[in-house]
Amino acid sequence: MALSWIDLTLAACGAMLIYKLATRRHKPPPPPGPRRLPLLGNLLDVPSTKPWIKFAEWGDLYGDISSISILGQQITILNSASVAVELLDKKGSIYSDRPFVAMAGELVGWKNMLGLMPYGDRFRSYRRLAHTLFGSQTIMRSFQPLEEMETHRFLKRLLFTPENLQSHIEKTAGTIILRISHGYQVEEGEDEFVSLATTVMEEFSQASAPGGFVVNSIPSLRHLPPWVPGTGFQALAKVYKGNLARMVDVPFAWVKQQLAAGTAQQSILSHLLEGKDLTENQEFDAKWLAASLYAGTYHVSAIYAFFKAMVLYPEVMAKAQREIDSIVGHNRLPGFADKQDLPYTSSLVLEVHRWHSAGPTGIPHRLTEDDIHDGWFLPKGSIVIANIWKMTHDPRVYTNPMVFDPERFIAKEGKEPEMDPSNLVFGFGRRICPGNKSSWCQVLAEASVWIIVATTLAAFNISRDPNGAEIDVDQTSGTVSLPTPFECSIKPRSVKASELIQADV
Ligand code: HEM
Repeated sequence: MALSWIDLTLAACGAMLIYKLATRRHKPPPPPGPRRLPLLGNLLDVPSTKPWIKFAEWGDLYGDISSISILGQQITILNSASVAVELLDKKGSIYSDRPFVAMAGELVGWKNMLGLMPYGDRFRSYRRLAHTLFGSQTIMRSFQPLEEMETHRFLKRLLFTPENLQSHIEKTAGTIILRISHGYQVEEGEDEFVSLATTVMEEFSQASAPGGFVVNSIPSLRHLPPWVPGTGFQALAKVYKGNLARMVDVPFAWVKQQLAAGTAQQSILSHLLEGKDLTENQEFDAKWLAASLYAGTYHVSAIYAFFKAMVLYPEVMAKAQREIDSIVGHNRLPGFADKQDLPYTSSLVLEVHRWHSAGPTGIPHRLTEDDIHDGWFLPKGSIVIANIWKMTHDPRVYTNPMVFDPERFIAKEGKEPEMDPSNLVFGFGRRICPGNKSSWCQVLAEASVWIIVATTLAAFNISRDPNGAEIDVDQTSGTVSLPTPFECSIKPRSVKASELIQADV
C-alpha cells in the first residue's frame, strides 16, 4: 500500500521523537550538584551575596566540577585549578564566549569592551592588536618611570589626607591607566575623565547585576518599544549608553588632538595611532581597546587589601620594612630596579593576591558547543564559572589558607614554595586577564600593585586606629570584590621618610 503525505509526516515526527528520546537517554548527566526544583532549578539555593562560599561548599560535597541549573540554564562550577585548566585552557576554542547580558552588553554597549565581548573574529583581532604591541617587555618597561612617579604622588596624597585612603587608591590606579592608555595626566582634585569613568563603572555594576533588570533575565524584552509599560529600562539604557560613549570618545578625541598638535605623550593610543592610516573599523577597535583597559579595576581592590593585611599582620609589615631598609636604605624610595633584591616584599604582594580574592568568581565563560568532560555533559550555551576564591583558599593547595603569610612563597630547605597565585587570580584560557604577568599589560596589574606596596612600606607605618571599630576580614559581593571598609592609622615612619615623600616628583 502506498504511503500518504500524512503517513510520511507522522513518520518523520515519530522518528524525530524517537531520535530525541534516544539521544536524551544517551546523553550523560550534568556534573553533580544540589537537587533541582522543577522549573526554578537551584534558583533558591544561590545566595544573593558572596556566592563563592556556597560554590566552595558544593565543591567539597560534589567534587571539583559541580553544576546547578537556574530557570533551565546550566551553570557549571569549577573548584580547582586543574579542572579549570582542563576545560577553559585546553578546550579554549569552545569555552571562551561570554554570557549575553542584555542590559549592559547589548543596550548600553559594553559588548564593545573586551571583558563582555562575544568570542569571535572581533575578539581575536582585539587581543592580537594588543599583543603585537605590548607583547614586548621593552615597551611595557618604558612605562615604569611613569608608574613610579604616579606612585610618589599617591604617597603625597596619603601623607596629607590618610583618611581618604580608598579614594587615593582609586585615583592613583585610574591615573596610571589613563597615563599608559591615553597619555593623559589627571588633575589633582576633581578630574573630568576620572569622574566620567567612575559614573560609568557604577552604571555598569547596575546594568550587569543579575536580577537588577528584568531584561537581563528575559532578553527578548529589549526589542519592545520604549512606550510599552514596564520598559523603563530602555530610557535608563539610553542615558548609560550616552555616558559610556562619552567615556570612550572624549579621551580618544583628546589624544587625537594632542597628536595633531605634536604634544602627545607616549601611550598605548599614541602607539596605535601615530603615523598610521587606520580604517574606520581599526580606529573604532583602537578606541574601545584603550577604554577596555580603563575599565579593569581589580587592582584597586588588591591595593586596598594590602593596607588591611598590614593592619591585621603587623609582624609581616615589620619584616618587609626590615628587608626594604637593608637593600634600599633610608635616603631614597624603592623602585622597580630593586624588585629582584626584595623577595619577601614580592612574596607579600603574591600573598595579597591570594589572601584577598579581587575577582572571586572571575568573569563567567560561556560554552559554544556541547561538551562531555569526565563523563559529565556540559551543553552549548551553558555558563562556566571558575571559583577563584576556592582555588586560592583551598587547604589542599595552601596551608592555613585564611592566614596572611608571605613565607609560603619562599623556598626553604625541604619545603617547596606553595603555588604562585598569579596562575589563578587572573582567570583562565583565552579570556585570561590581559593584566596577567605573562601578558601584555602586566605593568598595569602586578607591577602597579608591587610599586605601591614597596614604596608605602618604605615610607609609612600602617596600624590599627586606636579609636576605630573592630576590623573584620570580609569582602564585598560583586564581580570585582573589595575588602570591607576599615579604619587605620597611616603615619610616616620618620622625619626623613616624610621628607622623601614630600620631595619633588
Ligand atoms: C590585581 C589585578 C587584577 C586581577 C586580579 C584581575 C583579574 C581578572 C580576571 C579574574 C579576569 C577574568 C578572566 C577570565 O574570564 O577567565 C579578568 C579579565 C580582564 N581584565 Fe583583569 N585583573 C586585574 C587587573 C587588570 C588591569 C589593571 C586591567 C587593565 C589593564 C585588566 C583588564 C582586564 C580585561 C580587559 C579583562 C577581560 C579580558 C577578556 O574578556 O578577554 N585587569 N581580570
